[in-house]
Amino acid sequence: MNRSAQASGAGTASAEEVARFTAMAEEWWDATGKFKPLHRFNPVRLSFIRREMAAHFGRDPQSPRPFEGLTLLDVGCGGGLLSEPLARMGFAVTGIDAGDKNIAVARLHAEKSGVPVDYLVGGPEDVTAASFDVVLSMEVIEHVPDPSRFLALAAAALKPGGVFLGATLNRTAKSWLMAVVGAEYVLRWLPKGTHDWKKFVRPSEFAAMLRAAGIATKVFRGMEFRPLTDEWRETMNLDVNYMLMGTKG
Ligand SMILES: C[S@@+](CC[C@H](N)C(=O)[O-])C[C@H]1O[C@@H](n2cnc3c(N)ncnc32)[C@H](O)[C@@H]1O
Ligand SMILES: [Mg+2]
Repeated sequence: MNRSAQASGAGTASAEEVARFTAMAEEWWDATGKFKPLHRFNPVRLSFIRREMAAHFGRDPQSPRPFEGLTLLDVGCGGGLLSEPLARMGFAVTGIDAGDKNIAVARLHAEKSGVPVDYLVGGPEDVTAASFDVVLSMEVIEHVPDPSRFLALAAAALKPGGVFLGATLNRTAKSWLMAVVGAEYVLRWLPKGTHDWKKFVRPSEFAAMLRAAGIATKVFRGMEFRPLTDEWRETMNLDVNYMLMGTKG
């Protein structure tokens, strides 16, 4: 990490967007608070990551710590909802976030949980090039001013042959209805104004930005809320929430 760059603030972040998250920082680990949707779909994200990473790196997905010996950078880690469980799976995790309060909460929680995660304030522009086996950035690019630049810098942190894992919201009529109107105004899962539909990213756009950064996208999977059973599931439908996995050539 370049420590002087951290002090000047992350050049890839929007101050307004980061302030939105730091204002709710105390609630990161409250499963019924403002980050409830992240908590609710976390098991789906984690099983996707475990499965795809075990397949890619030839590890046993059933083993308790399948990813021992691999380094992972979580870009825009927030309170560490992914960083911590991934460290428990054996990854040596570095979590970075542009919000200092988010990092403070993440650090405190990891200490209390006894999970080793290296947390630092910053963005992908602060990371040493070619230093990670896996770079993960979930639910972040729809909150950055220049996603192409953000992804190019995140991709640069990967070693050759490394894996990029991402997640965001698709830009469809259905995502406007479900993720903006439904989640913010009807169900009130998220504070109003959390998401700007225009900043949602189509899977083809995400893949094109990654391709320009030297990453070939291999897997796309959707995440879908099932109201009848009140749970999130992995699906092939990418209309609203989706995740992807790609490798650096
Ligand atoms: C919706 S939260 C997602 C948190 C976490 N990735 C998760 O899925 O649980 C978005 C986070 O990205 C951070 N962020 C936004 N732009 C960033 C940037 N350019 N560099 C680092 N962090 C950023 C925000 O501060 C916020 O904590
Ligand atoms: Mg979001």
